[in-house]
Amino acid sequence: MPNLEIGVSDNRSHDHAWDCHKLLTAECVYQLETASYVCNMVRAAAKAYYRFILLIFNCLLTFGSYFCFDMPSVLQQQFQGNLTCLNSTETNRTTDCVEGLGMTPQQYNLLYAIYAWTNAVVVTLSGFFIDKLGSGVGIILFSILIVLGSATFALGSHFKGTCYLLPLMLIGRLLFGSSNGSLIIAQDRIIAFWFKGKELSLAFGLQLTCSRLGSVLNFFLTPSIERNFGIQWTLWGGMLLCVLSFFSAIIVSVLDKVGTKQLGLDAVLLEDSKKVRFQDIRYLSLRYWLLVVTIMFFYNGIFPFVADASKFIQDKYSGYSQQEASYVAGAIYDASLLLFSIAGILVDYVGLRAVIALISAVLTLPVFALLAFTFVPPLVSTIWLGVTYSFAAASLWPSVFLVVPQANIGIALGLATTVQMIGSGLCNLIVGQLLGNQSRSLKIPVWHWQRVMIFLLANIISCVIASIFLNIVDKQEGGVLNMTTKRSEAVQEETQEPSETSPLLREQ
Ligand SMILES: N[C@@H](Cc1c[nH]cn1)C(=O)NCC(=O)O
Repeated sequence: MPNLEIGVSDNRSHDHAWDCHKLLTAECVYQLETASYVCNMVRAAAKAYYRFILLIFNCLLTFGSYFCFDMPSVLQQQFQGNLTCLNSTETNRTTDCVEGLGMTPQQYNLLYAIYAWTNAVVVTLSGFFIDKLGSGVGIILFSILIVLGSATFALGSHFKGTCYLLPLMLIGRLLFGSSNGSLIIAQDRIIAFWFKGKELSLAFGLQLTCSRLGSVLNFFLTPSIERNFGIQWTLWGGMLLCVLSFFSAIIVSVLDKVGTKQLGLDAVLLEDSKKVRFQDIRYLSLRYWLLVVTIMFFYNGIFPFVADASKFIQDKYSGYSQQEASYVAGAIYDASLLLFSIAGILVDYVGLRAVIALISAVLTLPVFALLAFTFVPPLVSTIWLGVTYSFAAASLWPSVFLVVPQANIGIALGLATTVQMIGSGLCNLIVGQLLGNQSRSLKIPVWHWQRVMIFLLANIISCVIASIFLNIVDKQEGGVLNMTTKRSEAVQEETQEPSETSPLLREQ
């Protein structure tokens, strides 16, 4: 700091004192400016626009990975196409031949299986890791791994006709699968932190919309990109979208870190993260487990159906080309694109999450009944399913945030996703068994499909039963799931007691 003695007679001293005065003034102005800047920023982090800017980049996090996830499905013909379409004299191209990577159907299916199973195994562990190290570290790390995974996958396509093709593509898919599931958890955890007690379901709905937009755009754009640039450049294009998501990850992580600091919550979060232990999952409440079971049974009806819907439509209903059938099947996600946010706003406004989950499950029953026993045009069923799916997703996932403390949300979401993936994976296997083992390229008898629809219906009936129990237990434990988002936050704040051990031991 400058010397403040001004009462000196000689000029040099006076000049010196004047200099000091100027310096002091500058210092004061600087400090005042800094203080007001910090004050403004503190206000910024607490304001709605800050969390909505953060939400925009958080939504972009998984846009690229959702786009890439289903690229093999859109390019199935090319993945399984012939290595070359030149005929035996090597001069003419045969007309109905598709040139591609020469994979067998089993090898192709392995690309999806490896995603689902690594996801199921890894997400609980990475959820714990995210709780310990924070969402910011998680999103940076997992988005780097997604870029690496999608790059390895694209690189593999350059080795067609060699023994490196399949191992490289499988390693790429394994890296991609394990990190995408983990990224989704870190992304959800950020939503929970910034939007709990505010626009929780709306934020979750917007995030799902952006992710689903990635998958829908993949279905629309990838075929023509492949026609113009070939399979290899198309896969590299997918990787580029993942790089964009990586840049979003950096922005989200900075905004999250700066924001929590400004709100003065960084120390609290750090303290809580130190108390998190893996074995704490034994303290997860009955309400949480009922939610997990409800989620699993609901998605057992959605994911396995979406995977087979286009083939089912072609086999059961007459007059549908492959393209038309996949558009009708895609209506589930198209409807949800429009409805996720509306459902989110409604859920935030009225609460009633457990009730809405129950109603969504009940209203899903007729969908599978129509598909199993009638010939009503399948578009009616797929749009209907899209509606019930949107409301179920917007009410079920944000409910997890209300029954688990922020410090344990990573592991809680990880466990829920593991159970969800195991459920969907087993259902895929059972559906395969019910369809019989004749080649999927042949028409499968309608009564086989009927068995599948009855099986999916049984899952939704189980979901209805689980959600009835969820409503009963929630009512006994204070009814937080059926409160509006604002009210639920107020009640949680009133009832939470500090705990020296696990944050899960605080009353939820
Ligand atoms: N758990 C996610 C999906 C996912 C994919 N990989 C890991 N998790 C989920 O179900 N999100 C909601 C949805 O409706 O897609």
